[in-house]
Amino acid sequence: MFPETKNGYTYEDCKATADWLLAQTDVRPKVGIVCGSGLGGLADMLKNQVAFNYKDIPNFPQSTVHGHAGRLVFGTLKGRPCVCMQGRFHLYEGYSIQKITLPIRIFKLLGVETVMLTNAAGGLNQDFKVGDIMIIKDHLNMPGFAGNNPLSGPNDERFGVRFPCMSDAYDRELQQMAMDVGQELGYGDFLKEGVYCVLGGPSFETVAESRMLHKLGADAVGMSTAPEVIVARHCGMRVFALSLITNQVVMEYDSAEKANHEEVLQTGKERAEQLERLVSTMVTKIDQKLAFSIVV
Ligand SMILES: O=P(O)(O)O[C@@H]1C[C@H](O)[C@@H](CO)O1
Ligand code: HPA
Repeated sequence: MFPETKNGYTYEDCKATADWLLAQTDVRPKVGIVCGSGLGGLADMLKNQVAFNYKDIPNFPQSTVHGHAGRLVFGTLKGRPCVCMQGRFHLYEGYSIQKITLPIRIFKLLGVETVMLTNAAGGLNQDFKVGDIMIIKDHLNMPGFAGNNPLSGPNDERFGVRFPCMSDAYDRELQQMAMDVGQELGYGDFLKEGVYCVLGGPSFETVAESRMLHKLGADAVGMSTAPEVIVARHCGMRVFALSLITNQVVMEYDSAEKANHEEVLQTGKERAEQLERLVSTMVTKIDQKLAFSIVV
């Protein structure tokens, strides 16, 4: 009924999934949120929820990673209509890069204008501490260097152009808004900004790899987000993204530290409330801005 094409899904497939969802909820989301590992509590903040298990949504992959619940939640966040992925997909789960980014195109066809992404990441910047929240200002898309880009394959102009610009991928106004909201909320000590580097995972980095990434200009390393950002920008949505620094990446051979997913989830739990407050406050401000720009 919803066949996967060689290079992912067609526009019609995405539209069929979006229409299927829209037929079952009155919520018309303007903001789409993607929750990172252990950060799914954001979705629980939505009121008047209409939630779908991924397994029930036509075309959707299944979440296979602990800390990713596998639910698409529609609802209102402080009165603003939103849709939230409680769990995302990763390359290392064995899905194609087109498949892990499919929900972003569905966001677009649901009417979403702004995408907010969160992730858990390891800190490479020596000034970062576990628990810091890093506003992402740019990315290094390592799978893309090797030809694994979500836009590979035939381009459908209904989504966007063949060669989209990425030098402005992360919306600068939203980055400034996050800084301002963070200051208002008293997060000055742990709110940082930096460059996120995506690797394929699931193995964590060796010492040599971590040192190389740091030298290349990465402040944090993870296994997601950049492909979603590319797809969101390709189809014209604004993007804001942040990393929760859940662990310090091991950069010394004599370190006793060992990266592990349990620490990632534990740090998520400890910072969840502050992260949720930052994102939800931003949603109200984004919504005011949209309303304002329609009035003037
Ligand atoms: O979905 P995100 O990018 O938050 O998940 C990170 C990367 C791996 O999936 C996992 C490693 O602990 O957390
Ligand atoms: N490396 C890669 N991905 C991650 C890490 C890390 O140290 N922490 C959380 N996700």
